Amino acid sequence: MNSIEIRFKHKLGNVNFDIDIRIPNRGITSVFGKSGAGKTTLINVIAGLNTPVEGRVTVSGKTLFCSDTKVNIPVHKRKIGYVFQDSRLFPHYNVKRNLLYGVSQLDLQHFANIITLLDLSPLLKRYPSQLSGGEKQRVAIGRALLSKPSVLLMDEPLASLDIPLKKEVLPYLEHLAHEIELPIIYVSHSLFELVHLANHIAVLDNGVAIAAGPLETVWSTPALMQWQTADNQSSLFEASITDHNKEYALTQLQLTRGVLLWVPELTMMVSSKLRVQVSASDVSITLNKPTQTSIHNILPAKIVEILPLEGEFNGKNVLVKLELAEECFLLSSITTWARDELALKEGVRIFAQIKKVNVTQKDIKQKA
Ligand SMILES: Nc1ncnc2c1ncn2[C@@H]1O[C@H](COP(=O)(O)OP(=O)(O)OP(=O)(O)O)[C@@H](O)[C@H]1O
Repeated sequence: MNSIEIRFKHKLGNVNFDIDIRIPNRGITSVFGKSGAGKTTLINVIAGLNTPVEGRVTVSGKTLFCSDTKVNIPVHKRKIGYVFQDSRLFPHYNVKRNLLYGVSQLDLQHFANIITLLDLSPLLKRYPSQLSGGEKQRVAIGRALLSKPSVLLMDEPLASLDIPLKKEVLPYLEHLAHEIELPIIYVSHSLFELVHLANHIAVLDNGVAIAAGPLETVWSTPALMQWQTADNQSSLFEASITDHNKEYALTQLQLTRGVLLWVPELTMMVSSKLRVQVSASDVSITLNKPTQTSIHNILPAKIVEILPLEGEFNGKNVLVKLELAEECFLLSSITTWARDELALKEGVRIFAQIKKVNVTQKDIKQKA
């Protein structure tokens, strides 16, 4: 009941769509995949902009489309917010009129909340030609939210922005995801946006969902590993804060029961949840626990798999999958020389030394 269910079959061009996924009714779910994989088509089916030949779409138990029972709620009655790549604002209306366009009954409190959330107050009297690309997208997001949708669809909302503008809008999206109680389905093909924004992910390939689930789980599957270059493989964890060490300005994180890491001090309360990313090239392997080292994070682990690396690292480096605890894995990238010298193979117990831990998303508890 508390999910968005999308099941449909359809043919567009050369792509035969066969989708059957459930998306959680909260947090940000990224629809991810190559160009032409079917991402826009998937959200258009939810919005009612594409009508599949067969299938069913439900949001929180409400059927929007069902080919069996011949239900097909019109686009404007689906209570869907949609933000496109380009903001699609009316050039002859100022920001306030653009925001209110299509709002039949104005809820002043809701309006004030959205203005604050997206920091739109200074822009209200300006016309779209007087806004930057990032500001236009904030207005477009505000307009979509003002209709009080039950789900917000975003089709690569940062794609048309250059990198400085992307960086300007991203914090608003992160903030939005924390503050609003609304599922967001976010089309993207940027790994950076994924690790900063998404809680869940559905990976599409040629009209089929090849993986779906919490991002930390799907991250280490082939569906997403193939997107990370050989020298850029990493592990993602949902961690919780267990302690602070004020004297040394450090914070302790728990990745899973019994697996603890120290990171530079975070101004978050104990038990807050956050996402951390560890680059495989920041993890080295030793057979014995080092005693005289400046590295704080040294964890016992077992080698479960040794994978060859492709591309320029082919034959020079390998990716070692380490089990830190049950269902808790860490990747390490080491040279084939180190592998041979230490006689590393599956089943060998080692120590993983972690040089750097990046916090990529804070307060994910509220969103997940
Ligand atoms: N109206 C249409 N008529 C014919 N083929 C279409 C139509 N719309 C989409 N397609 C095809 O369906 C496939 C999926 O398109 P879609 O736009 O959903 O992909 P996408 O993953 O969003 O791609 P991109 O990242 O490039 O936006 C593509 O092969 C596309 O050419």
